[in-house]
Amino acid sequence: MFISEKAPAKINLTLDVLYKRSDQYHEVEMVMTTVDLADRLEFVLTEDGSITVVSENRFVPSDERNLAYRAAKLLQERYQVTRGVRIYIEKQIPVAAGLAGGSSDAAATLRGLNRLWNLGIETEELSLLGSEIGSDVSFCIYNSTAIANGRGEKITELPPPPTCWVVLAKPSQGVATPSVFQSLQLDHVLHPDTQGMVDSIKRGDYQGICERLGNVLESVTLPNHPQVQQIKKLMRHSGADAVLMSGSGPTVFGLVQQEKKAERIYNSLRGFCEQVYVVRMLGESTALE
Ligand SMILES: C[C@@](CO)(OP(=O)(O)O)[C@H](O)COP(=O)(O)OP(=O)(O)OC[C@H]1O[C@@H](n2ccc(N)nc2=O)[C@H](O)[C@@H]1O
Ligand SMILES: Nc1ncnc2c1ncn2[C@@H]1O[C@H](COP(=O)(O)OP(=O)(O)O)[C@@H](O)[C@H]1O
Repeated sequence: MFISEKAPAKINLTLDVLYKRSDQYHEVEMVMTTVDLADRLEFVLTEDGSITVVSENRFVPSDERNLAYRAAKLLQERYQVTRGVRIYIEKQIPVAAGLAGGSSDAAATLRGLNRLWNLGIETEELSLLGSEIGSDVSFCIYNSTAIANGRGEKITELPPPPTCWVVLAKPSQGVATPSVFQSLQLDHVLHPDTQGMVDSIKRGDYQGICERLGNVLESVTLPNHPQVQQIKKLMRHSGADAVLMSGSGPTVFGLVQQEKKAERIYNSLRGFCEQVYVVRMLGESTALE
């Protein structure tokens, strides 16, 4: 018996860091949404209790470091499950990109095994469990549009923003999230207008959304990765309505309403950057099916 799940990438429309906490985390406030670039996971039931992960992507670990493995192990232990699973990950989302690929795989595993192992766990509980794996996993359980608080695990869902095209460009170098948070100097950052973003989404105001994109982590990643800055510039010059780095980077996304413009941006970036994608903004989990 097997089932499958889609694990879409997220982008941060706003990412604000409020303060450094006394644990190893930062208090954040982020508006996040989902885009139509997704990994596909297949779950095959095993009766011997073993958990294995298979992926052909050389950047994805196949052992207990894999976030999908950790999700399966967590469920097994917490709910005393005696059955096991073989997990196949067909990777489409670039790794260490600021698009939450690993977190989305973990969330898809929680959703998938909830069905495969007949656990009957409510979505809110799955989201809480996800936060034990990583801060972004809670959002990825919903795959919608939401404001995330705390260290990212407190999710309040929002209506989907007006749909548009999203051009994603990832420079070859990856970025390690912990080191970005570590280097963040909060004294001089420009904080995004989170409330304005939420209001714009609620009004369905595409222009308002474009005007309010903002990410304080750019203040760390941009100076360390000049290519990110160059991609932002190129996207703007090629006609993107708004441009921002996602998460801790280094992926840059550009928003556009016209498909023709999206194609133009894609073509202007292809020679410059190996991984470029044109996808739709999904904004709600039902858009995944
Ligand atoms: C920055 C964001 C924005 O969406 O995305 P990515 O760039 O990773 O996609 C996330 O907050 C990343 O979430 P995630 O990748 O799950 O991070 P975690 O595994 O929980 O944390 C990795 C490390 O980042 C730092 N960290 C993370 C979240 C947070 N609110 N404060 C932090 O200081 C901590 O040092 C932590 O040990
Ligand atoms: N299923 C997975 N897919 C991708 N990366 C994973 C996975 N499991 C663990 N990882 C590890 O997590 C790290 C961060 O990957 P990813 O989630 O893609 O980045 P980000 O947090 O920037 O969005 C990678 O360096 C990778 O080794």
